[in-house]
This record gives sequence, structure tokens and C-alpha cells, in this order.
Amino acid sequence: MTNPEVTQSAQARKIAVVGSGYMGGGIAQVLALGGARVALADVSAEVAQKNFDRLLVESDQFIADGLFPEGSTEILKQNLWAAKDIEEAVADADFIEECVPEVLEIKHQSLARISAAARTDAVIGSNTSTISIAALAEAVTHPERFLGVHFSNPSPFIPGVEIIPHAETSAATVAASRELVHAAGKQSAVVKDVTGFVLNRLQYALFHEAAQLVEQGIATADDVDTLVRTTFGFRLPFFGPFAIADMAGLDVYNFCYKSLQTGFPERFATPKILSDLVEAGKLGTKTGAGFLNVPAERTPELIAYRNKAYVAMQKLIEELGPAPIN
Ligand SMILES: NC(=O)c1ccc[n+]([C@@H]2O[C@H](COP(=O)([O-])OP(=O)(O)OC[C@H]3O[C@@H](n4cnc5c(N)ncnc54)[C@H](O)[C@@H]3O)[C@@H](O)[C@H]2O)c1
Repeated sequence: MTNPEVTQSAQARKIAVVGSGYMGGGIAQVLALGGARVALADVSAEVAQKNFDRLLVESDQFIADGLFPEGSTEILKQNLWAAKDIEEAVADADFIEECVPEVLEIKHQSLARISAAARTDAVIGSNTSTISIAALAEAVTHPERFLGVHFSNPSPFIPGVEIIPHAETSAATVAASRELVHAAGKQSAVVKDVTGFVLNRLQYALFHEAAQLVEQGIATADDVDTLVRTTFGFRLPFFGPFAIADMAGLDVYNFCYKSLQTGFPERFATPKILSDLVEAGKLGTKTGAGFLNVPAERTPELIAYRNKAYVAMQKLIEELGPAPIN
């Protein structure tokens, strides 16, 4: 999880994580193992200290399970500290991540305290899953230094972070936040401040359709999960929906949309960005242009990578055994 090449550059960073619970604790571990000095703040000094102790115990367990590198707990002891309150944690911080509960009033109160006590050039991120960043920004002074920095659960092990500027966030704030999460070994993508952002909008679109299939008696929850895991979901660690569409062929997608429209004319209306490409003869990797413009001469290399990835994935699943669900 830690990227040793960039640890050096992160070493000078001072970070505060406000709300040291489940997500805040994991994010603090990630950033501290990335080399930053990280303060934990919570409702009281006692709670922050208790969470600090928990994170060290958890780190020992992660090392024992082979999930954290040897020496991680020592790094956390050096780089993490429990502050007595929000004000002490953020006073000298370059970056502050707000991880308090998903309740607008609590977030507003915490962000107002953070804003008042932090340096005016400190970047402030929120880990909110669903609340509009613009609505949260109302409590932040100098709102150009504020944005969503949305880690996923479990934050020590999920590599992606969704970065959500609101209309007034400065480009420098976005760049600093991305650099910070990359320094801790994560990947990031920048999306607009709309309801659900991108991650949850996609996740819930899939869940919504899955729930309807079960409600309508078309498949059981178990069978839906099996199909997702073993068919199109099997590709997702390597390729997103646009790369998959390009590889399948955009003309094929176009035909499939027409079939789907016989049952669900509105829900599966052909997206304009798809029909525009098909009309322009850009059919994905087979024509060298589609959503992602992979040159046609790279197709054999891409197919070789794809096949290797899927075989490696199957081996990994066999090695781990099935998830202990049933
Ligand atoms: N749990 C998830 O799967 C998940 C995933 C992504 C994002 N998030 C988001 O992360 C945020 C935190 O969620 P969580 O699951 O870690 O919650 P949590 O309840 O585990 O942690 C919240 C922490 O904030 C502290 N807190 C409460 N009021 C506070 C205040 N006024 N000042 C300082 N600290 C305060 C609590 O004592 C607790 O330690 C939420 O916005 C949530 O939507 C959660």
C-alpha cells in the first residue's frame, strides 16, 4: 500500500484527520504509512487516544496477516499522534481530512471549527459519501481550498480516491490533493459535484437493477451475485465500462441497445455518445478509435494482457477460496 519512491516527498507533510472512526482511522493509517505526520482529532482527547491505540493494535494484526509490511506499526507510532481537540490537530496542518459522521449539521460544525483554526492556505478535504460539496463548503472560510476527497472502505486496501471539487475549488487545491493521495500510494479521479458523484451513482445503478431483477423473481440474489462476479464483474479490476465497450465493439453495443429497447425503451435508450461514435465509424479497438482511442496495432498486446489478467484473476480466486458468505 505504501509507495517507497514517493514516501520522501510526503515526509514533510503535516496532516490532520478530524473524526478518527472507521474511515478516518484507516485514512490516517494510509497517510501516516505514506510518510506524513498525521494528527487524529475526535469529540474528545480520550476518544482520539483510544482510536490511536486501536489503529496500532489493528496494524499489528494486519502485519501478522501479511496485509501491512513489517515495521508498519513502528512507522505509525512515529507518524501518528492523538490531538486534544480539532483546534490543536489542524493548527499547523497542510492538509485536513474531515471524516465525521454523514450528518450535515455535524459536518458544518466541524468544518467551521477546522476553518477557524487552520492556516488559510491549508487544503481541507471531506470524506463525505453523499453530501453535496457545495453545501458543505458553506461552512468553510476560503472555500477555494475545500473539496471532496472520498476514500473507499476499507481505506487501507482500496486503491482509488474520488476527488470532487465544487464550483469554487481552485485548481491548485485539486492538484495538491491528488498529489497527496498519490504520495500515499493511491490512485485518483476527478469528478464534478453532483448528487452521488460518480462512484455511488454507478454503484447504486447496478444495485438498483439487481434489486429489480430479484423483486421481479427473475433471479435470486445469490444467482445475481454469482453472475456479476463470474462474468462482467470479473473484468472490472482491469477495465472500466468504456474500455470494455471498446473491446466488445461499439456496433455490438449499438445492436444490444436496440434489443434491450424492445423490453425497456426508455431505461435503455441508446446514449448519444455511443451512437455518435458508431455513425462516425469509430467502433472501438477494432477500428483503432472509440471511447479510448486505442490504436488498432495495439489490439494484440491488449488481448494478450486481457487474457493474462483473467487467468491470473481466476488463480487468485482459487488460491483465496470462496468468500465466507454462505
Ligand atoms: N463507512 C464507510 O463505508 C464509508 C465509506 C466512504 C465514506 N464514508 C464517509 O466517511 C465519513 C465517516 O464515516 P465512518 O464510517 O468513518 O463513521 P464513524 O462513525 O466510524 O466515524 C466518525 C467519527 O467522527 C467522530 N465525531 C463525531 N462527531 C464529531 C465532531 N463533532 N468532531 C470530531 N469528531 C467527531 C466520531 O466520534 C467517530 O470517531 C462519513 O462522511 C461517511 O459517509 C464512509
